[in-house]
Amino acid sequence: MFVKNKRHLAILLDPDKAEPSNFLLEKALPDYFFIGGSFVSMHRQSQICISIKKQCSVPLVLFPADPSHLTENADALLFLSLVSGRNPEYLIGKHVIAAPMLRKSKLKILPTAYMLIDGGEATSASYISNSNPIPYQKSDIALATALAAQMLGMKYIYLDCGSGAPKHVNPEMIKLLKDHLEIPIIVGGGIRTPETLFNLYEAGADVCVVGNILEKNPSLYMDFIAASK
Ligand SMILES: CC(C)=CCC/C(C)=C/CC/C(C)=C/CC/C(C)=C/COP(=O)(O)OP(=O)(O)O
Ligand SMILES: O=P(O)(O)OC[C@@H](O)CO
Ligand SMILES: [Mg+2]
Repeated sequence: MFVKNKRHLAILLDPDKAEPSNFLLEKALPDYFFIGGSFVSMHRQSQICISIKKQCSVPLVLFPADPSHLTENADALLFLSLVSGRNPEYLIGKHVIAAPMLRKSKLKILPTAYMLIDGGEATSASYISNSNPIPYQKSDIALATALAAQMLGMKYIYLDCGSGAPKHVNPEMIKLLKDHLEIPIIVGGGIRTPETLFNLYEAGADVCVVGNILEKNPSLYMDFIAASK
C-alpha cells in the first residue's frame, strides 16, 4: 500500500472530532485518510467512512487503539503491534481478539510495528497503552526495535511522537532507520508546519501523518498538500 521512497501524506481524522468536509471541497486531496484515536467515545468511525466514500476515492485506513474501533466501511487497517512497549495486550492480546473477525472482512491488513517516541510530554497513546515511549535521542534503541520488527516480518514501521506532541520525531532518528531498513517508514505526531513536513520527508519518511494542526487550523490544508509533493 505505502511505497518506499514515494512521499505520501495521510491526514488523521479523530472519529470524535472529525470534520472531513473541511478538506473534501478542496481542489487537491491527500493520499490517505487515517481514521482513529487512542480514546474514542462516540463510535462514529463507520458513519465517517460512509460519508467520505460518497464524496471521494481517497483510501481510508483505520488506525485503531482497540478492536471495538474497527469498521468494515474502510479500505485498510494499520494492524499495529506496539513494539516500543512491553504491554502484552498491545503487542498481541488485542490482535487475538480481532483476528477471527478480520479474517472474514475485506479490509486490507497492514502489519505495522508501532513505535512511540518521546515527544516531550505524555500522550493519549502512551497513557492508554500503559507503555513507555523510546527516549527522543535514543536512535540506537529505535533502530534495534525496528530491525527486530522487520525480522519478525512486519511490513511497515510507524514512528509516532503521539498526537499533539510538542516535539516531532528527530530527523536524525528517521535517517538512521532509513539507512538500515528495507520497509517503508510512517512518521507522525507534532507535525505543525509544512516546512517540518518537508524536512521529515527529506530525512526519509515515506508517509507523514498530520492530525491536530489541521483540526485546529484547516486553512493550512493546501500548504501541507503542497509540501508533500
Ligand atoms: C489490534 C487492534 C485492533 C488494536 C490494537 C492496536 C494497538 C496495538 C494500538 C497501540 C496503542 C494505541 C493506544 C494506539 C492509538 C494510536 C492513535 C490512533 C493515535 C491517534 O491520536 P490520539 O492519541 O487519539 O490523539 P489525541 O489525544 O490528540 O486525540
Ligand atoms: O495530531 P498530530 O500531532 O498531527 O499527530 C498525528 C498522529 O501521528 C498521531 O498518532
Ligand atoms: Mg484522538
